[in-house]
Amino acid sequence: MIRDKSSANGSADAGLERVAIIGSGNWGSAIARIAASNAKANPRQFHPEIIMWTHEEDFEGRPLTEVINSTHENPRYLPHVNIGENVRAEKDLGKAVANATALIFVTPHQFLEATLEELSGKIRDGVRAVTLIKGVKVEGSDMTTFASVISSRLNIPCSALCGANIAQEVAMDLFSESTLGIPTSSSGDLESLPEVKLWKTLFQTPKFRIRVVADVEGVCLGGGLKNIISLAAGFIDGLGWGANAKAAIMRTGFMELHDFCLEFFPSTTSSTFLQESCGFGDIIASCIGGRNRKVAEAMVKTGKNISELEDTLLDGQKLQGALTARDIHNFLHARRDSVKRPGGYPLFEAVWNICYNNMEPEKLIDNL
Ligand SMILES: NC(=O)C1=CN([C@@H]2O[C@H](COP(=O)(O)OP(=O)(O)OC[C@H]3O[C@@H](n4cnc5c(N)ncnc54)[C@H](O)[C@@H]3O)[C@@H](O)[C@H]2O)C=CC1
Ligand SMILES: O=C(CO)COP(=O)(O)O
Repeated sequence: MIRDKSSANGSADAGLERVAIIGSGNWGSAIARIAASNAKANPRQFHPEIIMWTHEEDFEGRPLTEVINSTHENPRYLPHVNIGENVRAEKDLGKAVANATALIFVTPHQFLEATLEELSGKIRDGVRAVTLIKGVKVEGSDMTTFASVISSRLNIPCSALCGANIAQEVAMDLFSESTLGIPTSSSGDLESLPEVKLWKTLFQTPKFRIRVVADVEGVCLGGGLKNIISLAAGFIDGLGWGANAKAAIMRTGFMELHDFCLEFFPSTTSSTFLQESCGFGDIIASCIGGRNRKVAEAMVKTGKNISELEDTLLDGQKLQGALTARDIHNFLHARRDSVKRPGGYPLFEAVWNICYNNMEPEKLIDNL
């Protein structure tokens, strides 16, 4: 970590939270819009400028950062939405975080590791983080949530915000709920915790409502694993098997997600998945309107593979579900002699088989 050299004591900015968003994709840009509006509305708590680290690329002959900073839109990943004049796109990660006291992680999960590597030694003391990333990290028979990865790599506390939050809808101010998971052992009033006050002030709006739980691992896992179920729902749509079949997949998928988390992450609580937006809510939203669903449907209808469709259908946005299905398969394989759930996790395994092993989508239901 480095010491704060910038906020000279006595300056008007001293003591204000300074926010940096690590990621500028579809969700990153939508959440930047909310954070920018809330920071501006709370000048005694937040510095008005929100810095959004942007992986630089060309957009119609100009650097994307320059386009975002001159138009206040991100036409590449969230077109036609004004994200706020107080959002500044910054291509240099070190500069983006140099003064930050609050870090929001929202890159596609495949880029997190390299980003953390680059961040090492560049953040201030006392910084707090929240992750909005959906996925998990698997190494052999070990699995880690991204809140834990960020927390241990940077040695800072990390919360998680996940829910039924399709970015385009949130960006249009359509009503949504989300779940904030806080790393605390407190069983008291969560709302009074400084972490909760920080993140709720930054993210909550009348149309984007946040409930808080003390189960940060559960929030990460609900958001991460539901992408496998969305792929399964997309296969059902591609096959044209109708609403009953899709409901069966959502129910079965929910049970696998729930049992998997309780089996391998005993700190998670059933109520996080049953009652909160990051659990059953996100499964429903993603199985109806998510990108994983869309790509899986096209996979069945066109016979093309996931990466081809990611390129053609998502225009640079990234799919998380197939990589997560592979991670979960590898984890279950490594733990094959000790899985306790009777019958294992057949829906998760079938999705992996369809994505990576040429299994016919019709076989999705064979082992359920
Ligand atoms: N889009 C959505 O509706 C929601 C997404 N999420 C989660 O948020 C996370 C981020 O998703 P989105 O913002 O939608 O991203 P996205 O799917 O729009 O991906 C594009 C982003 O990836 C970046 N990127 C491309 N190559 C890169 C590289 N080599 N290094 C670093 N960054 C690179 C691009 O600059 C861009 O910011 C994911 O884990 C996703 O599951 C969560 C809730 C809703
Ligand atoms: O996580 C999401 C909504 O909560 C978005 O899911 P997709 O990545 O499948 O679009």
